Amino acid sequence: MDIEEGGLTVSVPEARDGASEGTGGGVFFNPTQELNRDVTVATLRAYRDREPRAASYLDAMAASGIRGVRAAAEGYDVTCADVDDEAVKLAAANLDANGLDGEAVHRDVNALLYDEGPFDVVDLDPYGTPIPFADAAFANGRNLVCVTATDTAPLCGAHLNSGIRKYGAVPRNTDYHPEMGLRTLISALVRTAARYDKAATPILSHVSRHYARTYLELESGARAADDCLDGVGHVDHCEDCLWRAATRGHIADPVDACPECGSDRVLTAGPIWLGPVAEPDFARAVRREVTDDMGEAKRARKLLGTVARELDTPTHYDQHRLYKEWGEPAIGMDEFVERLRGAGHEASRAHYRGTAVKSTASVPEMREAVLGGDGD
Ligand SMILES: C[S@@+](CC[C@H](N)C(=O)[O-])C[C@H]1O[C@@H](n2cnc3c(N)ncnc32)[C@H](O)[C@@H]1O
Ligand SMILES: [Zn+2]
Repeated sequence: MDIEEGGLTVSVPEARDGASEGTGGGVFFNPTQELNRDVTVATLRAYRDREPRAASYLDAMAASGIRGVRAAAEGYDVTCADVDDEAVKLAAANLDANGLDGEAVHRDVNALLYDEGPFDVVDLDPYGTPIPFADAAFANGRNLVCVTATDTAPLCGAHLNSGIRKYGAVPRNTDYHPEMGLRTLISALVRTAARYDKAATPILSHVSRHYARTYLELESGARAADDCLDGVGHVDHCEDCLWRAATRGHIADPVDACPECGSDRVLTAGPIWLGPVAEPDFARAVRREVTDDMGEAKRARKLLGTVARELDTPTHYDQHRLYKEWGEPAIGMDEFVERLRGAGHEASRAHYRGTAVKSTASVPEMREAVLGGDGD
């Protein structure tokens, strides 16, 4: 069937939702990823102002080629790759039907990257984890590596052993699991890039229930890679009082007891990424590139606005979980953030979920700020 996306008409297989991805026959297409693709196009537009030499774009797992088609319509020199012959034919037909240049190739993308690279922009959009493609992407990417990961359970620590195996990190299942997943992913990607003496700095990232997405800008050089690795570290987290502390560095000192409440139920996650997950100015530039011909324009603008305004402390709090801890009914999120700010703390909403809040205040400081005398 034909669908319209971003002002283009693309032929795709019958729509299936994300739940069945990879299990059925035929070429993959997920209509619920339109927001992800709209943000990708806006990012490619904004990135051109930042790096005008970025010209080639590899849609590394093309399926219908919808990403490659949309990138080609932006003027990028596109290669669509897939190991599925039907997918390659469909991607080629979709480029052709839209009168766009670009090629579709039947290749394993790891081989393609080493044989035909470098590519200025490499976009990894696999089933599940991107890790089997990360080495080739960072070794043979020049400017920007865009990564989607849909294996959210391993990433956030819900499937701990799988997370440890895939990401060479110990993610922990906490009340900020979408952010744990994103920071586990970025940590693994940054450490992979460092193997090739490249810094991979996240300039935009976002997470939804089904996937994490991050855009990493590359800079070659051992010193740059070392500096980037400084953004990796550990988070200690108390399961009882929600105290947490982020510490940079490769080795975590064991925490026997929570310094706040004395509990021994302290989890340590890491190495995870503790640096910024986005550059606010770049997120704003991407937001400006969202256009009304995008099906998810409204959600994309809202998401990018929240990402741009988000305080970049390493973990967010879930406001409902805090109130449960305090035994009080929750108030509105905007009011909550305002009360924190009114008490002199930095605070913002966070894009991870509607009840996500970031603050420089500790849990007791937040309680004091929002409940005041009532909470004592
Ligand atoms: C999740 S789909 C891609 C969806 C597509 N990018 C979109 O936006 O609709 C993953 C695709 O990766 C392809 N694939 C899997 N392993 C690959 C490999 N090693 N090299 C290239 N493509 C691969 C699969 O055939 C499948 O079409
Ligand atoms: Zn505690």
